[in-house]
Amino acid sequence: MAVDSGSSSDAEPQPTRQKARQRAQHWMTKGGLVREDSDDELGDEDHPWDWIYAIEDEKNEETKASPEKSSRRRTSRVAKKKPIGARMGSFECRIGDIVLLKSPEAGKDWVGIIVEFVEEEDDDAEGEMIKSASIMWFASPDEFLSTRNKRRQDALPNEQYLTADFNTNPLYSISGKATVMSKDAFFAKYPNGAPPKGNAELAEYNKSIVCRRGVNQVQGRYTDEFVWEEVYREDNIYELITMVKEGLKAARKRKAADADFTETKEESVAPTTPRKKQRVASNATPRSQRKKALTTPTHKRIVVKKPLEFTPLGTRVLSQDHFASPYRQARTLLHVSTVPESLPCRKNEFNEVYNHLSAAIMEGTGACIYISGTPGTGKTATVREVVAQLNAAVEAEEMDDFIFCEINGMKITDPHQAYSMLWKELKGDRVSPSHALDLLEQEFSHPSPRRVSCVVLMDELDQLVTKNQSVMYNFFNWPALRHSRLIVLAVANTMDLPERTLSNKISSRLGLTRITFPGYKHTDLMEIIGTRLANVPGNIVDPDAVQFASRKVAAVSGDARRALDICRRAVEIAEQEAEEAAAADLIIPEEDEENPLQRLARHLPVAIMQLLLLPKPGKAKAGRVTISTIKQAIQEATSTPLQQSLRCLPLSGKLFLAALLARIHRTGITESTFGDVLDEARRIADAAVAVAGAAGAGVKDFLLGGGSSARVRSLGFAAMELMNSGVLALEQGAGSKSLLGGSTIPARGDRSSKIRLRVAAEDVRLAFREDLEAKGFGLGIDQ
Ligand SMILES: Nc1ncnc2c1ncn2[C@@H]1O[C@H](COP(=O)(O)OP(=O)(O)OP(=O)(O)O)[C@@H](O)[C@H]1O
Repeated sequence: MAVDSGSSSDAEPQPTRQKARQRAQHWMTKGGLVREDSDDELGDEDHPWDWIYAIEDEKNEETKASPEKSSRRRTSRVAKKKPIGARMGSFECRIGDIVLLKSPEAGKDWVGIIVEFVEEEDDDAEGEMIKSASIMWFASPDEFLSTRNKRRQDALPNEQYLTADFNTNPLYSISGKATVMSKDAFFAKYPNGAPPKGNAELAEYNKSIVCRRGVNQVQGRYTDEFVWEEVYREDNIYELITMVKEGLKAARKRKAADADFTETKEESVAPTTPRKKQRVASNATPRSQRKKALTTPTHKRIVVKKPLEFTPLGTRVLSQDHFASPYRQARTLLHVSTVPESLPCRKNEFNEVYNHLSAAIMEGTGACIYISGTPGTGKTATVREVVAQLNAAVEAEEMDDFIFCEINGMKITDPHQAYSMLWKELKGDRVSPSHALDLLEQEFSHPSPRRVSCVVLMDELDQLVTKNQSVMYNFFNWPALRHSRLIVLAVANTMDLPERTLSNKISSRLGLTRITFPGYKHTDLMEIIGTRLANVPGNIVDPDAVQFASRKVAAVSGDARRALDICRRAVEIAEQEAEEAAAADLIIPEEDEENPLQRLARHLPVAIMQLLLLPKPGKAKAGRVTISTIKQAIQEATSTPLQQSLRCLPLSGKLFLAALLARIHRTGITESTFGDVLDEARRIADAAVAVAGAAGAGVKDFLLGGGSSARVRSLGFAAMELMNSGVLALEQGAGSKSLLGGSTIPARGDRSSKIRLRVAAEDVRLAFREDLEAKGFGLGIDQ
């Protein structure tokens, strides 16, 4: 075939070989072909890449077919011509060639087949086009990122599997050519597969790979064996692609059939979350959503990374509590830390999040979903359930594998730690936040042959707001990068946090998908509580009481957490009443000492007595949750003298306590230092400004204005007041000097003073939940 080198490229900016090598270092991750001669075949000379076209052939054919029209046709063909190869100096590669591409690890190269040549916009230089090739990848057995233990145990020396994964890479990443052969051909050339002696022979051996199967590495599925020389034709690469795709499809069907056979016709179970019939709006409901075995999938899960800590709803097994007293069961089920069996009233939100996530994972694209809603509207619960269901679909091999990373703004002391956490999940390495940021930048801005999607849940996003918003910006920006496969689920209380903190211009460019969780209506809350209590025996909660609590909460906030708390407290009150009633019933007169039933009753645990006594028909309502029990619970929750006095604190006192609560929540330790609380207070005030805009700025000026010494003094005074009134215990650090009214104020250099609460953290939280000012200080008080 006659060929024609394109020369249009000469004018275009081309990366130099040296620069190309440096840039290639950034790209890819691990694995590949180990080559002791890491030098590439292209030499050190800087030559531009030129396209090779098959124009002469076309010309000849056209002339033969219709000589008179050939000139006009040629013009239009030339305009649309597609390169069939590329040349750099004396090195040439064509469509169908098997090439090596540089990986960051010295001496290791990736192997792929050139499928097409294209020009793509340069990631490193906006607006510039760069000559690139679409590559169909081979995968070596040690590269199976998230399905490592699905890899075959029968791998041969130099064996790689052909994937049906493609992506586009700049030509300057190409470093040479490889040879692929069948098992027999390889062993005929290299007896026993052993490396030969002699440098040149060894270099050739290192560039020779055995390929006898295709693989879908994220699902750990393989095609049947094939003979490379029979299936590979460089001039018909599409046949090979079809063969691999069909082979993988057949493997999938085979696995599904095997699974159905071994499942011994387990009963199919309706989807459990949200409990109602159909979970996904589309007709193509994933199989795992239609049919689910009654086991937690975690025992089957094959994970290299940390296993997910939650199990899909409805697959959880009954705990010990199932056999406890009805009160204890009710208390446990109503506790906010209990993962409910289903999430009523969140069907639409569940579907929306599920569909976005599953589409992004299956298409290998990035996505950024911004989920907002006031506290207690089920945002976190819904997202976790979606991830658990997706995980179940991965188990059932209906979904490509993905990595999951949860970052909670409340649980990290410095927002920049988010970078280290993400890198740790992606690669398993612990690195400093600044190093992690560099690595993530490189990772997401360059193609990697076999990147697995990563879903990041950024909960309590408000807490990650930093001064220059860089953390939030980066996490919102990376999903938009072509190669990132990063799916960010950002969860926050306010709808417009991105606009407020990143400016309208940037946030609209980011193209977030927004999902808003509305507050629950009273009927929703009734359903949520009713569903949780559905299996509790003894009918201990009046439906009227549930309705009353639901109405009360819906009127103020629509917060399921609050409704659950109130009902749980009401159950506690009813339980005390039941115990008192049981004790009264069990006062056994002296003369009846010998009554065997009464003797037995005296030795029974109170819980069993409650069980026996509760459903007594016609008995007074002692021990049942009624409207008046709910009223009592609400009253108690909000109006103890302590809570009333906490609500009367000056703003600086409330900020100080909110900061201390946030520290306690974050660290899990009840004690903190003055310095840490101070830093937390500053962050809370910054976040309040971001969230509340101008109104928040007033708060900030009032509290934190006047320089850092004034700030320390204002919060120092607040701490002292709290200590005097018995709310705080403050243990002076070494550097303190100032004394005022007998109490010590932590001085500027005295950040080490230890501080702890002398009242229950829950009391402070409850008091502040009802307080408009303190509510603005964020999520620490909502937990
Ligand atoms: N639809 C629901 N069904 C059952 N329980 C629910 C539902 N919605 C919320 N809950 C429960 O309410 C509590 C709060 O829910 P969740 O933490 O998901 O709210 P959130 O919107 O993330 O709140 P925050 O913004 O404060 O983090 C949890 O205990 C959760 O299990």
